Amino acid sequence: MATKVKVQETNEELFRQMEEKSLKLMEEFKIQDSTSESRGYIRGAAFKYQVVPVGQPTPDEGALVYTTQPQGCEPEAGMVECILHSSAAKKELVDYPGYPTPIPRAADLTAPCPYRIVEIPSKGLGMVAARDLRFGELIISERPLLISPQISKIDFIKWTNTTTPRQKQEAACFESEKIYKVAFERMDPEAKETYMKLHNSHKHDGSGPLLGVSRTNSYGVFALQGDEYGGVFKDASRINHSCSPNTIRHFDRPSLAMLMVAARPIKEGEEITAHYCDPLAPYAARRKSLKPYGIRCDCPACLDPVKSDKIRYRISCVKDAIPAIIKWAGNPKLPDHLLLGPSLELLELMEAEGLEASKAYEQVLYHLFLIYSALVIRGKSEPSEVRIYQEKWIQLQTMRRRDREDVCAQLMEDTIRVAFAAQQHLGEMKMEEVEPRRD
Ligand SMILES: C[S@@+](CC[C@H](N)C(=O)[O-])C[C@H]1O[C@@H](n2cnc3c(N)ncnc32)[C@H](O)[C@@H]1O
Repeated sequence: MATKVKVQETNEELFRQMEEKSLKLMEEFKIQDSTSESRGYIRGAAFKYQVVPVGQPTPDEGALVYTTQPQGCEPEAGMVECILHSSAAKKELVDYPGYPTPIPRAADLTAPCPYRIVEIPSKGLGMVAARDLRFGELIISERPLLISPQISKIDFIKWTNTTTPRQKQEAACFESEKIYKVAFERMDPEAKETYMKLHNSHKHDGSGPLLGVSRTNSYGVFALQGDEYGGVFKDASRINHSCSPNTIRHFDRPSLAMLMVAARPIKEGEEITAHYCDPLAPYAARRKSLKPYGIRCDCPACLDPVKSDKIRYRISCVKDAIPAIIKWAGNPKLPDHLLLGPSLELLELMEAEGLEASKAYEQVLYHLFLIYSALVIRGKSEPSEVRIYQEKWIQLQTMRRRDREDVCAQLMEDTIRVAFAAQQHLGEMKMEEVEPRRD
């Protein structure tokens, strides 16, 4: 199958320069291609280069598209080089509701930058808090330097009968590097320099330097046409991993920016961390996922896996308890503390384990809000208790940028269901007061 590389650009001059650069690159690739058979595979075809004038539909579906985004919106905040699997993927990207918008910023624009990038012992560079940070405070909002597919589709490679798995891996890395090189050539000199300065933990597995940096520094950003994409960032990619991360991240599609907020209060000088793997997975699984990064994590959970695996397993089992809460709220025979005790204990456990960034934490907060709502109706709690959990849960929804109307609708629906059940309970209690049982 022929590999076609299409380019879409609005700036004609940039377009011309790019074409020139890329043609040079193609020449270089052709030279390298002559060695592909000795690498255990045959390229289906040489790169075919295609320039697609602005505004015209891209003729070939399924071919790679290189595009610089977001066009015409806050270029000073950084332009993103994108490698996309198809023109349909590009259409999905730019047709996103509201796209493109300026990057969301902290409310106080005069506040000093909340972070510093510094050397962290045995971790290379890392990010630390430049001042005390509040729960929910926006730490960074940044556009990536590059967005690329998480998995390359190298289906133009024809394997020979004798190709070994290792040769296949090498060939895939070699071809991917070429794909990255075209995007890299489109970056401005400053972005190129920044990209090449990022850490590369894939120097010895056959990855070329561009692919290596992408594999080391990419955060998942979105899916287009069912394919996952990752982004490499100047500052956000300096954040080191922790199995008890203190940030929550959200990729904001309209502005094409990664937003990271504090999942709990962070003290000045404390390291700002993110998760590279599922923090609720058992120690052995986390260790395996972190191996390609060259990380041997020494966080408290990894230092005492017997204890933390048990706790994390319990937290990973947290499920939607709303039906149980409604049942409890409507049953006068069930004690007040039946669901409250275990939920408070779980929340405490999550905070002690540093898992405030997990979805389970958000879920337990919501359960507590509903339980306290029912207890207020039962006359066993105060509205101020309800507000503590409600406000924190709403803040988490805002941090994850959930649609405000959806959040309100969910809140209303569940509160009404629980309140209705609790009122029924109250009615039954009152009836019992008026007509005491005879037994
Ligand atoms: C995305 S980069 C993070 C920034 C990197 N420390 C740097 O100097 O640019 C990922 C790399 O950082 C290092 N790293 C990240 N988290 C770590 C941790 N918890 N312990 C040790 N090294 C870590 C590993 O070398 C990993 O390959």
